[in-house]
Amino acid sequence: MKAIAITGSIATGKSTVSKYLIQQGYPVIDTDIISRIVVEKGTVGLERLKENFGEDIIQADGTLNRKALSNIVFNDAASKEKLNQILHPLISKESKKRMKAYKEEGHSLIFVDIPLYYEVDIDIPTDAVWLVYVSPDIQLERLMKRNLLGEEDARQLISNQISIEDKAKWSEIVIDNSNTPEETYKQIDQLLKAENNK
Ligand SMILES: CC(C)(COP(=O)(O)OP(=O)(O)OC[C@H]1O[C@@H](n2cnc3c(N)ncnc32)[C@H](O)[C@@H]1O)[C@@H](O)C(=O)NCCC(=O)NCCS
Ligand SMILES: Nc1ncnc2c1ncn2[C@@H]1O[C@H](COP(=O)(O)OP(=O)(O)OP(=O)(O)O)[C@@H](O)[C@H]1O
Repeated sequence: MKAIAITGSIATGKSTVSKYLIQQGYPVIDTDIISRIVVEKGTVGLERLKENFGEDIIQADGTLNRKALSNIVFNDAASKEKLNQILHPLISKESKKRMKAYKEEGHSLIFVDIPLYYEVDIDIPTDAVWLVYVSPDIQLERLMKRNLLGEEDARQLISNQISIEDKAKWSEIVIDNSNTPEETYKQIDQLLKAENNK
């Protein structure tokens, strides 16, 4: 079984590509969803976060206060390191479990949506990377439109991640999502065809 990582940067179109792959019948594992499941109420993950970052990161209903945690970890390198130490093994374990299940079901090609593939060092074994690219101008425009943000706030979110231009330089396979979705789907069809002929 071959596993391909789908990555990009904020609002470049990873979900758009993933949805199309699912429509075409391919399994797509979403690590962003998994990163939320491993800290749901009652999990070991949430308990470990509480032990390390205090009761203030838990809301009255017992769920994680993401804003409170993000204020701690994105303002202090050691705290961010601690967060990664706690969550990454849990995200890795669940991702590998799902990959194994798809393999056992007989799938020969699966995808793993890993938004921070280039930013974080997490153990999720993939065989190739498809980068979902748009130009920085289009990224800014789509992010402002989707999240109803002003330019400054949108630029701030984009600057938290490695630039899409750098990621494109590092990736062998780049899907250009700057044009219509149909143009993007055509590129994916070609890539799938190439994979299935290997
Ligand atoms: C700290 C958390 C709870 C804050 O949640 P919140 O909903 O406020 O923000 P969100 O998840 O959308 O992240 C905001 C931005 O922060 C950056 N970011 C998030 N996690 C990380 C990280 N571990 N390292 C570096 N940057 C990160 C990204 O640029 C992201 O777009 C959340 O980011 C989290 O659980 N992070 C750790 C999980 C993780 O490492 N995921 C990535 C690997 S699969
Ligand atoms: N080819 C396209 N043409 C026009 N709009 C698009 C196209 N692809 C995506 N969009 C829009 O751009 C926005 C970002 O796309 P999408 O949500 O797929 O990105 P993402 O990389 O998954 O984002 P995030 O990292 O924030 O989850 C969405 O509002 C989406 O509808």
